[in-house]
Amino acid sequence: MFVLCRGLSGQVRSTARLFLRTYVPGMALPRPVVICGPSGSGKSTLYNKLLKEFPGVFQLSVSHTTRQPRPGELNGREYHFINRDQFQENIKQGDFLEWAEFSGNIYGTSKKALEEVQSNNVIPILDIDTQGVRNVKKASLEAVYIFIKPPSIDVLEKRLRSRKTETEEALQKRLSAARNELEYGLKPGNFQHIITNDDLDVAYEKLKGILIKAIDEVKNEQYKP
Ligand SMILES: Nc1ncnc2c1ncn2[C@@H]1O[C@H](COP(=O)(O)OP(=O)(O)OP(=O)(O)O)[C@@H](O)[C@H]1O
Repeated sequence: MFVLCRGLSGQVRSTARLFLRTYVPGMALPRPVVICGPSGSGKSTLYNKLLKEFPGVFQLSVSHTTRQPRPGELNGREYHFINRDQFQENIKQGDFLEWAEFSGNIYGTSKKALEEVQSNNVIPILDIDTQGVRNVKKASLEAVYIFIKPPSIDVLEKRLRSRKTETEEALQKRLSAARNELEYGLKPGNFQHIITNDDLDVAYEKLKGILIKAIDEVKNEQYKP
């Protein structure tokens, strides 16, 4: 069946692969990895290490948004930029796994964006907050759900301050949101895995350990002729 896919255009090939991996017994699409945790807990630090160590195995899922692109942002790289009418139409059609409105703009994860990544035999990473997690769970997304926990609120505050990306007001908002995120994240049953990000290398090894089987599966599939 693999021979049949050879020589086809990328689009047809990935559609064929999607078909094969969806319908052939024993073959499954790579499961998305949902990474959640309070702002400053170290989510992006951890998944950037994965992206670097395993090129071609993971891809950060690109969200859709109605906000205007900022200088330097590219459509399809940071976000898929679409207008509000189109977004609302897509929501009606059930195209979004999750969506939310922040400061007058809509943000969301489209099912198609995720499936395209999976059909290329790549594991999508979703960096979403607990509200997003609640929504993707409602949509019955079969994913690996991982919560990243800071060692304490004090350490979280120190890390956010030393990152120097927030105004004092934004920092206070993030810290107060962090308490709610932690309450949901640490509640038994909400996440399959909880990683305390104290020592970065230890936390990363734990993350890798959780995903190593999925990484091997993707790599094995990539090496097939
Ligand atoms: N284990 C660690 N030890 C010390 N510093 C860390 C550790 N993990 C992350 N950091 C630092 O803490 C800061 C916050 O990490 P990061 O930006 O990865 O958090 P985040 O969860 O992705 O935040 P946001 O949701 O706001 O994007 C960064 O400056 C990062 O370098």
